[in-house]
Amino acid sequence: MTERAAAGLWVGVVSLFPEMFEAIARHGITGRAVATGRVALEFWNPRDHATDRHRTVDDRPYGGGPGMLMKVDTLRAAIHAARQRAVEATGQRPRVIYLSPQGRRLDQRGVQELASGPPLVVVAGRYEGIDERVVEADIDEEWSIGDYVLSGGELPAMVLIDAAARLVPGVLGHQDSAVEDSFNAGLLDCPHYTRPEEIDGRRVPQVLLSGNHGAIRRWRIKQSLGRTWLRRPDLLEGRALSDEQRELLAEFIEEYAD
Ligand SMILES: COc1ccccc1CNc1ccc(C(N)=O)cn1
Repeated sequence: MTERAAAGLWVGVVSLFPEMFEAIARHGITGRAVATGRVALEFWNPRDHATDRHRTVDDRPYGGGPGMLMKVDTLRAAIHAARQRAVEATGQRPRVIYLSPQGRRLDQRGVQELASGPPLVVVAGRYEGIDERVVEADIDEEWSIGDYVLSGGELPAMVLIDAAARLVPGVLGHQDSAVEDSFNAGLLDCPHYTRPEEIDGRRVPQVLLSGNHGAIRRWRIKQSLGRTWLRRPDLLEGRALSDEQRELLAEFIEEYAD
């Protein structure tokens, strides 16, 4: 029985390939979030706003050069329709997001900002992108999932929506204590183990089999801190650690040096 919930996150998607979004809308945790209404996804395809016989959605770049851009009138019609629906569905004006390599780098803090704000309209570019005047007139924020170029903004949009959906209350069944999470947030995750107890002679760390939940908790925090220190020391820069965290990290470093 999937209970109906008020959408914790409303996302309008502007894309030429809406069927790509089945990857998040029909599967797993995000699929269930959509099925239960915790996350609402609606789609607008610029091609549906084409008025010519060939249903054109691309246009040639002024100044020449390789490739095409998204046609302005069909793209803007789709964005405006999505924006209007966002207000109707949520009573709030949406934040219009454009995914591009020129955008602000997305990290967990940015995901938290986007997930906790107004409804989103996410614009997935194709071809070589969109007219800069559309960015100025219709886009509120430009975001990038990393320094690489993809064939379209759909995969970046799905990355953003997936990460934001996980932060909607009720989406992750195993909502741990918020306090614990906030302390460990921003650190790398500890190692995880499941059956069997031995794989190719490699055993599960004994503490995890001990049933001593205090020791297990401390071991996991120590491993998270230690891994972060080893692999991403930048994440520890300028970060205040609790007394317990400082002790555990010192222990890890001590053992690592041995
Ligand atoms: C040539 O493609 C474009 C050119 C300009 C804008 C959008 C696109 C669509 N492609 C994208 C989109 C986002 C990202 C990212 N790093 O977030 C990577 N590629």
